[in-house]
Amino acid sequence: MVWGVGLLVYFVAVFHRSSLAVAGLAASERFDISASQLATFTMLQLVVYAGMQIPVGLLVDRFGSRSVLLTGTVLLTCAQVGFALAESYSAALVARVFVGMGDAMTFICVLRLVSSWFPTRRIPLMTQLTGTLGQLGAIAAAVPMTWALGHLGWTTAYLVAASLGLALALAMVFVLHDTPTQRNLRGPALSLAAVRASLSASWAHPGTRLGFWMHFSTQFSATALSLLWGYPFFVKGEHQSEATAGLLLTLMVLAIMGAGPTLGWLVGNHPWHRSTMVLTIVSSIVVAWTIVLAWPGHAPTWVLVVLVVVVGVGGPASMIGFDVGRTSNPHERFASATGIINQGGFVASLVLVISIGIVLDWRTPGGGSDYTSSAFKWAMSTQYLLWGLGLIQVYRYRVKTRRVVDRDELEGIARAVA
Ligand SMILES: N[C@@H](Cc1c[nH]cn1)C(=O)NCC(=O)O
Repeated sequence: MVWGVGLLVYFVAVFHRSSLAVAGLAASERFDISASQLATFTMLQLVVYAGMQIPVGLLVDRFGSRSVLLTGTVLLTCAQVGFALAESYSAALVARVFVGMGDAMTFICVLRLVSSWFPTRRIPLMTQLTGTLGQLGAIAAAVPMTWALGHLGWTTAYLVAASLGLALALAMVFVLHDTPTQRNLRGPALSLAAVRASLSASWAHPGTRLGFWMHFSTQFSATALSLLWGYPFFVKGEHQSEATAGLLLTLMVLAIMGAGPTLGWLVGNHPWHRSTMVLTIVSSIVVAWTIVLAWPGHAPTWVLVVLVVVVGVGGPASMIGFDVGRTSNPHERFASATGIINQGGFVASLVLVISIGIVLDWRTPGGGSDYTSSAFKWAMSTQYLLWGLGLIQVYRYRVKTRRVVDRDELEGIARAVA
């Protein structure tokens, strides 16, 4: 039940985070804003989310998952109420900042609950299931929100969405316990010296850095496609119909669903080979994108299907980074290490979202948003810089981590399962 409530809270956070993806047109009309002002909502949310990861990790290690998760949900709910009632662009931006803050307080707490409530051998699978099932919130945001915006109007649609938070807050108060024996688990007081010591100890372990670069390299392609650029890329860059573009993005979420449990099982049984899994998946993503970008003219639909499936696997692959962080840090530093690692993918996604926008503007004759296929090929190619950096760093820190990790101890858990 504890996991169920935690998962539901994460599901709703993903729902709120993605709820703007289908409301672009309505938002442009309501606030009378341009496409780049609209994109600012997504970027601001990502900046706040990434910037909050380390403070939130420290807060979770200090005050426990239950308190931080409850605070995050209240914040997220109030922020969505603010977004529902906002009538100016600046008020909506402020509301989106708080959506990013509330969202940032969710995932780390739920992972910490998983690591406190499940036996060690089940943690990789439960972590993957949490990430995977939580992503369903994005699908829930797409269909019902489109309907609600069309039938109920902006304010009511967002107020109804916000009301989910009230039910969740009640469930949290009554059901959540930080550990099987404690309702609230408190860590040592947060002095500046303690914070510095905890963060440097986490960062000093090559496993935390390996986790950071794994998260960095694997998920940015899927995040940039699903949060902002996927739809315009498929429609304007690859000349697919709007319906096909929607189907391709849904297929990407289905690929996430399929790959999550399989990767969870693989990680649990072959922990020594976690970095090999990441290197293989990132290389496959690079190959899939290269085929699409090198295809003369527009790639056929089946090639795009392969692309979204392969790119989708990057989402669950990023969760391997958290597993490496978990096995490289003591339990009391778990959340701050997770916060460090979780920054990787979101910083990379933010850089990519901005770079794509800049390159599209640069390569589009006469400005405007009538982006050409060639402009998209240039823009999407900026990913090679991120993959290059990520792959080099994963390889470097895999070598360093393997030097300090005891393979027998790490694999002992997997053998116990078998
Ligand atoms: N990589 C994601 C989670 C995920 C799992 N499967 C696909 N994506 C991640 O880092 N999540 C953090 C969050 O707050 O969502």
